[in-house]
Amino acid sequence: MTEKTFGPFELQKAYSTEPVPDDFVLRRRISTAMRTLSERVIRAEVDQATLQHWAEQLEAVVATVGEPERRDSKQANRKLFTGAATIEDLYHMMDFDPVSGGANPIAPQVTWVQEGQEGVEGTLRLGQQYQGPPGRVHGGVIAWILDAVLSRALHAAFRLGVTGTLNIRYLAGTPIEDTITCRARITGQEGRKIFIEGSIWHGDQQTVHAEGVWLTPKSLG
Ligand SMILES: CCCCCCCCCCCCCCCC(=O)SCCNC(=O)CCNC(=O)[C@H](O)C(C)(C)COP(=O)(O)OP(=O)(O)OC[C@H]1O[C@@H](n2cnc3c(N)ncnc32)[C@H](O)[C@@H]1OP(=O)(O)O
Repeated sequence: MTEKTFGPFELQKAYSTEPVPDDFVLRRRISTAMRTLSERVIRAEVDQATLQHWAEQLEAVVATVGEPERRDSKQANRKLFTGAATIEDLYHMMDFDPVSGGANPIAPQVTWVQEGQEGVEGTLRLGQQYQGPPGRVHGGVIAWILDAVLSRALHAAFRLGVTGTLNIRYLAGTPIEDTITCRARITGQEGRKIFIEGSIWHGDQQTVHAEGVWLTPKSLG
């Protein structure tokens, strides 16, 4: 049987509906364990002997992993644009995303509840490791997440571009350790410039407003 292949417009649908490849099931398990660990060790009140034990165990895992070769991610990208990407290629493109990729241990994991031409909405919960002021999310982390959320609105509308400018207005503190909602939508376009706005909400309270300009590459615009 020939393997199914995908082009750019099938990317997001296939990524959310096709079965997760076996190696990514394992990569996701590793990432989940690493994320859980980083949240649990932050400010853990334990004695010196316990810290010493954890340090040694973790250093042993790092030594076991060593420095493995990496797959070139440009290859999957090229295959996507010729309609020849396999589901494994799609996972290599999407699942290491630093904000919502299941196989990336630093990704806070946004759960997308809506993705379409009219905009995107996702929920997430940020732990102690993302704290800035006590009890609140670090402002740089907010910028990081919103860059990804506004980019997702671009991709959900089947457009491509890189962030040119991202302006953020912090309206109120965004709490850690509670569910927050992120939204974004395209508001306009002038030639290669695409205007996108986004927000973060805690319940009914908007805590952040963002707006930015994304630039479609000259080769595609
Ligand atoms: C189909 C679905 C597929 C999905 C597929 C998914 C794949 C999964 C990948 C996930 C990916 C995630 C991605 C996350 C989002 C990043 O993190 S992107 C990374 C961060 N951004 C960058 O690295 C961008 C770095 N900057 C650049 O490369 C270049 O400066 C730019 C932004 C491309 C602009 O360069 P340029 O195209 O040469 O621009 P230029 O011709 O000088 O100007 C064109 C116009 O844009 C304006 N402009 C230029 N620069 C800027 C700027 N920075 N700000 C505002 N306006 C600007 C100019 O004033 C000009 O305006 P007009 O005079 O026409 O009115």
